Amino acid sequence: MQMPDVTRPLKIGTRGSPLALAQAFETRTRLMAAHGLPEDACEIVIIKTTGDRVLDRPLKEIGGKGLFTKEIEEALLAGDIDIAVHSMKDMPVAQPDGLTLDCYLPREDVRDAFVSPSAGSLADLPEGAVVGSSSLRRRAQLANRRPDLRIVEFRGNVQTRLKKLEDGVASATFLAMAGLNRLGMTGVARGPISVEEMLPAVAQGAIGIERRLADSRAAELLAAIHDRTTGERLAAERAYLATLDGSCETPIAGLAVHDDDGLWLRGEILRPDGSEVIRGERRCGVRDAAEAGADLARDLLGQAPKGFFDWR
Ligand SMILES: NCc1[nH]cc(CCC(=O)O)c1CC(=O)O
Repeated sequence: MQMPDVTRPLKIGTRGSPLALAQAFETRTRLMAAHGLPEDACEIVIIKTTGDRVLDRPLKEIGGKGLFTKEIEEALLAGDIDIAVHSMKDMPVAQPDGLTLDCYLPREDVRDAFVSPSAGSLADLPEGAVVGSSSLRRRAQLANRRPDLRIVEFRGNVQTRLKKLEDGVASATFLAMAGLNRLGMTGVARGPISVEEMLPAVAQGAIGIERRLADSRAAELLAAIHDRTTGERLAAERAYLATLDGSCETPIAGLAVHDDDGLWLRGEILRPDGSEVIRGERRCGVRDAAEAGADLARDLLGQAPKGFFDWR
């Protein structure tokens, strides 16, 4: 195999949050190890996105999909960067013309973590306790399990949210285990919440790497670090999300895992106020992942009563 040309450094675009940077460093380390490249073959470029700039309003209000990705994709298309590292949970289901997303790193823990200075678990929270979350999915799941809780908006990166807990703005919050693990901050969680208790967001814990479709150098470099297993799981989950016309800003949960015969996909859609949940599952071969995902979504859509899709 010929060595890819790195006389021009590969520019890796990322958001500037500590978690985004950790993900970009992990990508760089894996790329360099896979190709035996020197440190300076990669350059990390930080890009500020709308989602990073506007911190005082709920994400839903700022509007639109891809709040954390638009500027990064523009930089890719302009050639200012060569690859972009993303939390797949935040990625819209389709990429703009000229870009592709076909490289995934091995998936981290998919579960949500319960984080609280005072309570040991969700069940431990006293009646009427204030819980912070800005995720529509977590808010709806929480309201469904514990209608007594008061749920408040909780924006900002992991560090900001922990500070809010310290300041007593809320008694507890939820964070992805994946983010805490990648930041080396496992100590802040009281523990992971089982997926049976709280089904995670589609693609939670997965990192994807986007590039220009026509960039053969990037394609060749990335092919060596792609994790096929994660790709199969995300094919099912993202087809499910696409058919629901969902995003990370909708009360939808979904998770595919491998079993002996292929994939097992579970899905759950909720009314935003948590008053109703519709669940379903599919088993399929790995080659039928996308079709099974779409099929499960159509099944759930068919079960939803009128008015369920206010968030659509
Ligand atoms: N929407 C924010 C976001 N996007 C990805 C992660 C965590 C890492 C992951 O799921 O891969 C988080 C923070 C969180 O939910 O705690």
